[in-house]
Amino acid sequence: MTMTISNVGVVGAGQMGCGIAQVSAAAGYKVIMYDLAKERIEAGLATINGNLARQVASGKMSDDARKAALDRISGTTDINDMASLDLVIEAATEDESVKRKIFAQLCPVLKPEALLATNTSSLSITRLASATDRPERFMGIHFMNPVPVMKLVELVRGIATEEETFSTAKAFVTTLDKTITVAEDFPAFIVNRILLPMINEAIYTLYEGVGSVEAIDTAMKLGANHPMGPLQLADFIGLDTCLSIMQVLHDGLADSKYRPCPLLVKYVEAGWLGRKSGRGFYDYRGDVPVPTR
Ligand SMILES: CC(=O)CC(=O)SCCNC(=O)CCNC(=O)[C@H](O)C(C)(C)COP(=O)(O)OP(=O)(O)OC[C@H]1O[C@@H](n2cnc3c(N)ncnc32)[C@H](O)[C@@H]1OP(=O)(O)O
Ligand SMILES: NC(=O)C1=CN([C@@H]2O[C@H](COP(=O)(O)OP(=O)(O)OC[C@H]3O[C@@H](n4cnc5c(N)ncnc54)[C@H](OP(=O)(O)O)[C@@H]3O)[C@@H](O)[C@H]2O)C=CC1
Repeated sequence: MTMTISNVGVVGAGQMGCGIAQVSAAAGYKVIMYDLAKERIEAGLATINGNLARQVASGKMSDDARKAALDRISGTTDINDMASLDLVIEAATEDESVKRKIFAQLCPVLKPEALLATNTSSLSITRLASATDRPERFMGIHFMNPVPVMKLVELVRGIATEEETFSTAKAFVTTLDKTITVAEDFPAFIVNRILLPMINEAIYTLYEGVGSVEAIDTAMKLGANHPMGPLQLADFIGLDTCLSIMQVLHDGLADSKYRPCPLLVKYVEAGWLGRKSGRGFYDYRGDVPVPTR
């Protein structure tokens, strides 16, 4: 059995929340996007508008479809506006305490039958589920960045996730024209278990002076045919998110091979979080990105 989903809530209007809101609205769902600050919502809606306009410009979407998708998305800073939603996907900062706080505020507002999902990159679904009032109706729906472009979504069950929750999530993701892989509830699941140690190793390669930012990215783009170099990709994901994922791998698997590179820690401590803060392994404040090392 699957539940009917007609409207979707997204918590967090950052890069992932906006992407999830965009593809859901484009697929015909009504979407409410919630964040703490009005400016975040406004910036998020502007990003979505820009991305949809690019799809119109490249002939992938009609202008009428763009307008209709935009009309289906609204933003709010009032969590009570999530009361009537069928599915809410949490896509706030990768920090367990932030997510727990959100669930504590959100669960009393949601209707009892609503499904709750998290877009976490790495955290235990079972542990997050235990911070909700509905572990049976909770699971991981892990989109990839940039959401409108990347085909994959990882689905992750917690120990208590019911079959109806899983089949409803699977049906929902299928309507977004995405391909599903199922991962078990281990730290960082499949994609990030493999991808983040590679990125962390690239940062060690920089830290140890084996190559410059440019040399490392060029090596992996041209030598291994990656669409982005690992340091460019780290900046794209967000260095705070990369560090959180490495910490979850290190703590959860208790193996020193997952030790976050001290240089990654230093960049995050400096507030150099990559593209979203204007500076990371590259400086994005000028016309073209310039390596910072
Ligand atoms: C951390 C986690 O938990 C999990 C993760 O997500 S890990 C990260 C996974 N993602 C990746 O590895 C991405 C690696 N990079 C790539 O695949 C490519 O560089 C890319 C798809 C991002 C861009 O590809 P490209 O060929 O260099 O760029 P470009 O030709 O400008 O864009 C291709 C299309 O993507 C769209 N696009 C690019 N960046 C976008 C963005 N940030 N948001 C929305 N759309 C975007 C463009 O609009 C363009 O679409 P149109 O053809 O309709 O115009
Ligand atoms: N970046 C990536 O490549 C991917 C990330 N993810 C996961 O998606 C989630 C979001 O990541 P991403 O979009 O990159 O992060 P961003 O930093 O871009 O966005 C996070 C958003 O959540 C907001 N937020 C923080 N606390 C709250 C709260 N209590 N209530 C509502 N909103 C809040 C932040 O606001 P403010 O900035 O004001 O704190 C920000 O707008 C994380 O769990 C991440 O691991 C999954 C796949 C890929």
